[in-house]
Amino acid sequence: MKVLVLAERPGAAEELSAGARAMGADEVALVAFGDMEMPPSCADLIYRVTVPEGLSLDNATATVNAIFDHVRPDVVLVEPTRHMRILAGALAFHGGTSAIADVMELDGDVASSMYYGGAAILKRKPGKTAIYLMQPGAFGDSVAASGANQEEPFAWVDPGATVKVLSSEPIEKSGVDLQKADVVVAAGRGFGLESDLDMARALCDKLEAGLGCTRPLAEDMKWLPRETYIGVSGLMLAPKVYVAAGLSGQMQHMVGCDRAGTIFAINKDADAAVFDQCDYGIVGDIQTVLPLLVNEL
Ligand SMILES: Cc1cc2nc3c(=O)[nH]c(=O)nc-3n(C[C@H](O)[C@H](O)[C@H](O)COP(=O)(O)OP(=O)(O)OC[C@H]3O[C@@H](n4cnc5c(N)ncnc54)[C@H](O)[C@@H]3O)c2cc1C
Repeated sequence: MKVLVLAERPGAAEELSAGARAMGADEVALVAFGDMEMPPSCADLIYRVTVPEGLSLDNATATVNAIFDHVRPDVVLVEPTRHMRILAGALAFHGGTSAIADVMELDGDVASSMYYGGAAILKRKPGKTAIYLMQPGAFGDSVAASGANQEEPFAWVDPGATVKVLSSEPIEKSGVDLQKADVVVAAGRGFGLESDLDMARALCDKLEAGLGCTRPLAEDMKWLPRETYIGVSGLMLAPKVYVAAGLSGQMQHMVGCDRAGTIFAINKDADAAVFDQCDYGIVGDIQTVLPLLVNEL
């Protein structure tokens, strides 16, 4: 079986290539954009694509379609970033098939995804060629990525109509990249004041963790950036350690962290749902527990 991997981040490329091996792939080809550095022994073949100056990555549709025609994969695994979603959609059209999004699990070729905000599981089978947009951590880590990383440049194919980048401004990112963090501290509505988040930040400093949150803290209170909330409509993470502090453990949040290695929960309500889903729980007020933890660490 041949698998083609489309990813923007080296970590995701490695995870999807390992997933391809776990699916039984005997050939894994990967598309690398720009000067993206690939982890060693990641895939058999790497097709390097240079996006012309001033063009957006979204314009790589025709190039990715050409790589697809060249490789003729049985399965395409895609990191679900905004750019990759566009490329996957165009590729599905080109290949006369469909792209299956939000895949949490693959059982053979049947893809499971969350439905109705997590109230149901949707199971879908692919069309002619399988194109799956995989959630992070969907493959677990049972198999390692492998391959000689044999690299070949692939010529840019003009997509016709182009999306031009007129200007760009870096977003000021504060703190740790949550997708890459080994440890994540997530704050919920138990943090009554914005200034209470300093307690979570102090814990993050001790644990070298990234600070995330539940949706209300980002969407309603706007205390933390929108891109830091975790859950079905936010980030799906699989860190080694997840500290859920002052959050109730609603399913819409927990699906974003239930692949964490170890989950710790702190909540003053002993009946909070989060205690059914954590490995270790502390029943207590964050106002007391967090400073104590920070002092002890
Ligand atoms: C379609 C849909 C999609 C959604 N997607 C997401 C999503 O992606 N991510 C997400 O997070 N939510 C999402 N939600 C919202 C989700 O359903 C919950 O409402 C939300 O996760 C609850 O956030 P919370 O746990 O911070 O708040 P609450 O549910 O209000 O929980 C606060 C918790 O803090 C505890 N607490 C209070 N004070 C203290 C204290 N001093 N010390 C310790 N504990 C304390 C309380 O006991 C309580 O358990 C979605 C909802 C819908 C309908």
